[in-house]
Amino acid sequence: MTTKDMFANLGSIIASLMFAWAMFQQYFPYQLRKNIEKYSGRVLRFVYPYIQIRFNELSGERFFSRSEAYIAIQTYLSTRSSTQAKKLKADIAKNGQTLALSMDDHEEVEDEFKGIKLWWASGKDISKSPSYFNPEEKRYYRLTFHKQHRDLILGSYLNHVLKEGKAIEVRNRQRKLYTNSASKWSHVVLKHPAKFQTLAMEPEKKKEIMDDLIAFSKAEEFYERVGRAWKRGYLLYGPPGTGKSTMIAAMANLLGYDLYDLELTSVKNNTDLRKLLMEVPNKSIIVIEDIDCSIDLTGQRKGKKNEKDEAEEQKDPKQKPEKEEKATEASQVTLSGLLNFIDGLWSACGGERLIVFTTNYVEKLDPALIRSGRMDKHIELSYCRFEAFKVLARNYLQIESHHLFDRIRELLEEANLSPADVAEHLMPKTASGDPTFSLESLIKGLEKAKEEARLKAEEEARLKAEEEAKKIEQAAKEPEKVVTAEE
Ligand SMILES: Nc1ncnc2c1ncn2[C@@H]1O[C@H](COP(=O)(O)OP(=O)(O)OP(=O)(O)O)[C@@H](O)[C@H]1O
Ligand SMILES: [Mg+2]
Repeated sequence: MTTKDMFANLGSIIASLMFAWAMFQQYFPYQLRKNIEKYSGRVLRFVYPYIQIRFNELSGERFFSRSEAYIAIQTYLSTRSSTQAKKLKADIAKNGQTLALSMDDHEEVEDEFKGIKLWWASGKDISKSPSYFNPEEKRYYRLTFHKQHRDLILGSYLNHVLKEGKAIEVRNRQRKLYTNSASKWSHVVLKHPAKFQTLAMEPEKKKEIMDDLIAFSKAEEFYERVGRAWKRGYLLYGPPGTGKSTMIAAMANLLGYDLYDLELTSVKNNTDLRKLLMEVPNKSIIVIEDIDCSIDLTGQRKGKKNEKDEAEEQKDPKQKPEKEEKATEASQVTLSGLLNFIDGLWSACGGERLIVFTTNYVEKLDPALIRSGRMDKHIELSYCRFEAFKVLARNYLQIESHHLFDRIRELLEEANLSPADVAEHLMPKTASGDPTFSLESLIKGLEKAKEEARLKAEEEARLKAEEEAKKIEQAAKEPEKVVTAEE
């Protein structure tokens, strides 16, 4: 039998069935028809071994909003759809930069979970009398699976789909950078290109930090089990230009979190601080840069404005009372307010938040602020050594080796140059982009830094020797003093 004949036969079978159905509807009394439909449905359900679940796109009584579950399923299915479905729909993704693909109506894709096969189908109902409250098209996804897997699918699988869908959404969305003025956050789109791959530091240290961050982002169950708030504190310290701020941007890009850059010097008091911190949602990094300049050891705020006021007070003592009032008013954000928040309130509301402090002077910080539990990980970012230099050379000059590398390795051990300074030397120096010029410029920079360090050490040694000499001189005079006293 040819394919054509087969289709002809199929056509006549369908025509006969339709005719039989029309006769059935016309000649059988309504009640009898209903009973036949009901019992045939039961028989079919008994024989049919699959369960189906339908997820409508529009939720709520009046179909005002898109269902969260539908959106999460759509995102979850997007990768499977793009490889399996024959008809796809494309739209601009939420990040405004890439195309998001989903399966078109009446398509089916297969999924697998713990060795079990299941099927997702997309469909749409067309309303015969559409209105504002009753849209013409109502889309849905239908999940079909064997009834013997009911518990697993209704329990773990659906949870997995919703979680994974939401996680993909977070990964695809645009990162945002929030900053506060007084007690309000405002944001811009975060487009910082920093990545851990391009961060110059020893590879083992970098890997350790990345592993720590990824482990944190996946540790919801662990934190719940041990009864701890799902938060983690990092303290980044080191001289200027060693990559503290760059690392924070790399953290946000790695985890897909938003950044909340908290400027403590513009927060009026602890109440405003609490309000600001309460508004920070999950999957965020709160950043407090230069913590040593924002709060001093007594817990009093020490803003730049206050220092300026102090200088003005000295010039004009009459102004002092008014200025003092202002200063007390402005000094109400305290270390204890901040610590209380990190320890207490946060534990009670939500999770998956990182708090990152940066400082140039770790030794100045209050031990209460950096004790573990608050700052779980202390990361030192330091001067550029050879391993870090190799990353910069790869990024900036696209070279893995060069005959000048040996000289640079020696100098990097002897001179302290920050990665920011090294990067400055590695910027292209000629139109041809010959790396030799950049490397020679770096060698000169390193030699200069080495010479400066030598002169500084000499000067320090001279001052120290002078001080020692003074002490000896004084000690020599002391017995005379004793004799004079006795006299
Ligand atoms: N470790 C690094 N890897 C790659 N680039 C770096 C690194 N450190 C610094 N840079 C470069 O130097 C610039 C300044 O670095 P960054 O602002 O991160 O330093 P910082 O440690 O935050 O300094 P500060 O203490 O002054 O805030 C960055 O834009 C980056 O290009
Ligand atoms: Mg910085």
